[in-house]
Amino acid sequence: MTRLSVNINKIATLRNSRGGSMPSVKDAAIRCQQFGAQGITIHPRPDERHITRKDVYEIKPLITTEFNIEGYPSEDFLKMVIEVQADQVTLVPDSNDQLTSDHGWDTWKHMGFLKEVIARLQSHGIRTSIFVDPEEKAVEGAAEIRTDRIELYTEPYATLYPIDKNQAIEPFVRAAKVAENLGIDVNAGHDLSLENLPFMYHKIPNLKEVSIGHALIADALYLGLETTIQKYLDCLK
Ligand SMILES: CC(=O)[C@@H](O)[C@H](O)COP(=O)(O)O
Ligand SMILES: NCC(=O)COP(=O)(O)O
Repeated sequence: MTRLSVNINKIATLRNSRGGSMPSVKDAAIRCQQFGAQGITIHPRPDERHITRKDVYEIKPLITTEFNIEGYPSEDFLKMVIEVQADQVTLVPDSNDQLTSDHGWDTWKHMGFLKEVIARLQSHGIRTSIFVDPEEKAVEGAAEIRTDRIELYTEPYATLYPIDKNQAIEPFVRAAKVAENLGIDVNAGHDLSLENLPFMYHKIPNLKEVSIGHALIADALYLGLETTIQKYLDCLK
């Protein structure tokens, strides 16, 4: 079974654009789960461009599924995710000046740092995931780090999909197979959509979870959040 974790960053983007409390991020977390989401994902960035620290603490008690918190493992970030007891933490190598996440970790270059962070999170009972590009070496490094999962960065797949879906999926199928052989579970995310999700789901049988936000919230503007979540869940059957 592949779980759908809805990323609600963009609800916070809309809320922050007017400086008020509408649309409510808390309501979004509640309703997404009511509508069938099997997890809530957030990415509290240091500049609080969307999800704020306050959001993190306010969302936690509303989680009835799974809470996946993504971010760069600064000391502040680690203290926060341990304090709220996230179900899963996905480590992302983003710097503060990035528009969005656009690459995975060089797991060999950052081996010592990531080993320490992963062990610390696991000692608090948190499932760990490392954001990686679909490259065999990166996955092998993640296994050496002893993370529970990897998250495959899927923007390159989404970009190439409309041009050549078989070429687009190939590195991801290979990376997922390497992970399976090394005993690591596989998540995926970034720019997944109603268009490209079904093919990825059918080509990667060991896909544990997809975290989807940008395209899903955009679709919901026209289809409504409940219908949209149902449509994304239908892609995972
Ligand atoms: C890690 C990942 O690919 C996404 O969750 C990304 O973090 C989205 O961040 P923005 O919503 O700030 O674009
Ligand atoms: N980890 C990917 C995620 O949470 C959402 O990415 P996107 O769907 O907003 O591109």
